[in-house]
Amino acid sequence: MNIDHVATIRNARGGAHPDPVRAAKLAAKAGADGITAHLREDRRHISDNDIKRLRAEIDLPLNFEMAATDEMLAIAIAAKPHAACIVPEKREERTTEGGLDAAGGHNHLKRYVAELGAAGIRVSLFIEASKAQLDAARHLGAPVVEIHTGAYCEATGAAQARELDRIRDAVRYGASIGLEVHAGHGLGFDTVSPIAAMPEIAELNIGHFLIGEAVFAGLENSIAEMRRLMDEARQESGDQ
Ligand SMILES: CC(=O)[C@@H](O)[C@H](O)COP(=O)(O)O
Ligand SMILES: NCC(=O)COP(=O)(O)O
Repeated sequence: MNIDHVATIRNARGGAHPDPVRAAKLAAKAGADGITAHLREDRRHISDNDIKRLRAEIDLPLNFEMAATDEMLAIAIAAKPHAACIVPEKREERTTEGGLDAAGGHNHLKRYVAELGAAGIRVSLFIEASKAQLDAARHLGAPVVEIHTGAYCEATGAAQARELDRIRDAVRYGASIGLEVHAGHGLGFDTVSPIAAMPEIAELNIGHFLIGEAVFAGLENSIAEMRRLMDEARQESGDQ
């Protein structure tokens, strides 16, 4: 469960409510296996203090999403989350627009992957569903990749089916070269099942949809329903 957008709502008024750490505690009760938080360089949602509190108050593993900068590397090493996922970041973007260029940015990324790994933090790279990016991630020594599902979630009809095929091929290829494969971005009730059904995927990171749905159904119900859909899809794919 990604809790970023609880902080977006909090920050709209600048106070302390709603508290993303409280959401993380509820997520644990509702069936989430881990918490993801993206400390953006512009601090538009999650704050440095949220990260400190998540480490102090939450038992679930924390996946710390970060840009490849020295500032974020120092914060990650001090906070020692279970995992760090390196993501591309642009100040002017509304949300993460795509995957990292692990292939083109190889030399820049190398040090971050190595230093996070040396600090005992499991490193993942948030990348597009492409063989070249998967090969580059492996070459960089990242044990995990997270495949960007945003384009699949935004597409409809035949274009969405093509995006799904692209993701399926990448997931299989990633697993075949020894990477642990995760996926996320933009997933909702309508899009999660075909992704959750892919047996090679070890983790999904889902946030924005759940926070939005919580307005109507409550956070606990939203997370529980997402978990049910994921488990059902995985079970059905195992039955085939
Ligand atoms: C990397 C990614 O896909 C998402 O974490 C996302 O970080 C949520 O935060 P934003 O909506 O600010 O991009
Ligand atoms: N890395 C993706 C993530 O953590 C959640 O993305 P979203 O569901 O908020 O779009």
